[in-house]
Amino acid sequence: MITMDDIIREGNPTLRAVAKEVPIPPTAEDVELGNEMLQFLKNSQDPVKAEELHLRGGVGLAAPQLDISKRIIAVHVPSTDPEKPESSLSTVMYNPKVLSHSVQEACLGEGEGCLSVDREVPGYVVRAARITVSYFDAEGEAHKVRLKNYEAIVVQHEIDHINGIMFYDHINDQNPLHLKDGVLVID
Ligand SMILES: CNC(=O)c1cccc(C)c1Nc1nc(N2CCN(c3ccccc3Cl)CC2)nc(N2CSC[C@H]2C(=O)NC)n1
Ligand code: NI
Repeated sequence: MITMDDIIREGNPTLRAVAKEVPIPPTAEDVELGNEMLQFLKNSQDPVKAEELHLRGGVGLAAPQLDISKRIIAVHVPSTDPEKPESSLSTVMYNPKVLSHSVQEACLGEGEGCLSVDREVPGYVVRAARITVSYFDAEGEAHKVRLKNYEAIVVQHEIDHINGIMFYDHINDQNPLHLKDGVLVID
């Protein structure tokens, strides 16, 4: 079971490496890894388990954060819409790729956090508001999905990890809280 002890922190060079594509269909080992990553996110969002296991809450995790330089990400975004099911996006993506993105940009109004960053880094992380992502699932099936708003932000943050990019690389050094016109602020 993955805990915070398995998550590497800033300074570990694996976070700055470009991760390798994985064979498709994924090996049993990579399927197991993906399932453990998804379970970690679910545990991190469960008040009882998070407390018990001392987990920081997360909605996304990338294999490089486990010191495994492979192009595998997991996302488990809870539904914000009471009518919709328990999660709006819950999946493991193998070799994810942003095929296209909107000109429109967006950012989280409260900035971004990362399980590999043990400090608050204030500032807007401006990303594409909508993206089209291709990926393979655990069975090796190809998928192409359009994501927007929070889900799009999370998947871009995790795909950044497999390219050695950290969220604060996007923050405007001169004025972290500067927002160009037209950038959608997501709360
Ligand atoms: C500096 N200000 C901030 O961090 C920040 C501050 C306020 C609000 C937001 C919204 C912020 N930003 C931010 N909050 C999150 N969570 C909110 C809490 N939540 C969670 C926690 C516990 C149980 C269940 C859940 Cl659901 C888990 C997710 N997650 C991300 N990111 C950036 S994209 C990948 C994603 C990630 O999983 N990071 C670990 N950013
Ligand atoms: Ni992160």
